[in-house]
Amino acid sequence: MASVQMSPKDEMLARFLDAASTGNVAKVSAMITHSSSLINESGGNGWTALMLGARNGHFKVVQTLLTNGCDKSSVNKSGQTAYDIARFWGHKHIASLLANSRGGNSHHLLPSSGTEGHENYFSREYLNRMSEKRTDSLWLKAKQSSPASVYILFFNLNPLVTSGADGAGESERDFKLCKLRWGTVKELLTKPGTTVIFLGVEKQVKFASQPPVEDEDGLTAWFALNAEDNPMEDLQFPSPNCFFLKSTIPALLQLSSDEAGVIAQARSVLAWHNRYSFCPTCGSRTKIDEGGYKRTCLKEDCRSLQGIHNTCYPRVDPVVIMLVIHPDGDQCLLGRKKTFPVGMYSCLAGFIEPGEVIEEAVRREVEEESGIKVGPVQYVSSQPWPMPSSLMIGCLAVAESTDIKVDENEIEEARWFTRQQVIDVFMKNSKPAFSMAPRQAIAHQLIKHWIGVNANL
Ligand SMILES: NC(=O)C1=CN([C@@H]2O[C@H](COP(=O)(O)OP(=O)(O)OC[C@H]3O[C@@H](n4cnc5c(N)ncnc54)[C@H](O)[C@@H]3O)[C@@H](O)[C@H]2O)C=CC1
Ligand SMILES: [Mg+2]
Ligand SMILES: [Mg+2]
Ligand SMILES: [Mg+2]
Ligand SMILES: [Zn+2]
Repeated sequence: MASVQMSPKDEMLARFLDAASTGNVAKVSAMITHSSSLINESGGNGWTALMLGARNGHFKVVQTLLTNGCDKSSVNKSGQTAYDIARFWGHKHIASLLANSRGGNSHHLLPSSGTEGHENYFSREYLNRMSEKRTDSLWLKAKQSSPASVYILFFNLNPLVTSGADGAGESERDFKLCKLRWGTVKELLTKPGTTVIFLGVEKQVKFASQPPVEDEDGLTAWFALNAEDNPMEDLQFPSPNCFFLKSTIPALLQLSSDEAGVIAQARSVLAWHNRYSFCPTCGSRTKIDEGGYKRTCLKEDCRSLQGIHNTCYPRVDPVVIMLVIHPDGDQCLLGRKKTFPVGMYSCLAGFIEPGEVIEEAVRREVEEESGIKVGPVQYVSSQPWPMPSSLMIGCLAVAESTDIKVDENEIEEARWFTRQQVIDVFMKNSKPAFSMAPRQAIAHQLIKHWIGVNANL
């Protein structure tokens, strides 16, 4: 075979991927120490070192990569994660390592539901929320003006980002949050229309000086700001490429997993402040407490000041989203709203109502929207959906009837699709029967979970 001329960078990546593929732990480890950005880079067909280690059963390689912060949610060009690959090739110990690597090893305490390894977009906890610090006003004040603290900025609930991938392996992540410092935002913090909330601290402790000075705790605090007037006019931003990303789908789906998790938290809490300016109980003015996690009514005898009132805390709206399986086990029910792009079908979904358990909400929403009666329901995984503050609770459900009658107010059409039609969509075969929600949506992940897309590797 003729040799191909490679750039030094490509050559280093090829050596790194080869080391992961052949189980050379010492080399993998040395190469990441020397060049940490290699860890999430991908070669042919989008395969990363983690995927190659998982494919070839190299437990120690996978362990080393995970310990060094490798992104286990990356997918190759066929949409498979390292976990999918490990499971397909029967490396159960590696699949289990990948499934448990963020939550310790307590999974064996839970009954097996086949849900391991699910990490949905918007669901990563990049920061430690440190809720105990929300009432420590001195600590919060010191962190607000610390030069090490990170501020992310929103204007009308749209986050400030920069565009463009700046490194290999980032090509799918088109936008990055702009991380601002105290010096840039301090004027803005004093403006009346600005809301600031404390998000948490980076999980890794970093000391600015060695040995640390007395008041230094090594914690990098993150704050989020929402401005009512366009702050671009007054502020000096770090890069001329910064802009406010419209919080619509699919734009908001193009962040890294870490940043999507931060956005899910920040945007939901800021949206709550934006919508709940006055006390919902008596209509008086409120003040922001607990690092932005509480609004307290300023009227002395307001009922909301006695006992616990959920109106004082940020809201989360639970939504069930379900893939309904035909009684023959070989078809699934998908519907389309009028607002969907042409040809797109997805899972049915609906808000849980007061006094309702998850299973009943699944049965009620499916029957309301499609006329189908549902029997058993199984929880699969969940996803925060910060438009503005839903929690999507993803389930599989088995139908007990098959005749469809749609609620035309909500659904334009609902249909049974065969397993093969669904596989054709995942495999991008020609003339697919429909198009699917993007992989960042839990609907996509539920459908993938049902067909076990990895069987087609
Ligand atoms: N991540 C994903 O894959 C998907 C997410 N979703 C999200 O799920 C949510 C619920 O799905 P739908 O089919 O619209 O629900 P749905 O079937 O319950 O119908 C929506 C209607 O319910 C009423 N409603 C009841 N409680 C509400 C609340 N707390 N907030 C707003 N409206 C409420 C309103 O009249 C609204 O028009 C939507 O916000 C949508 O953005 C929906 C599908 C896929
Ligand atoms: Mg619905
Ligand atoms: Mg509904
Ligand atoms: Mg509903
Ligand atoms: Zn009140």
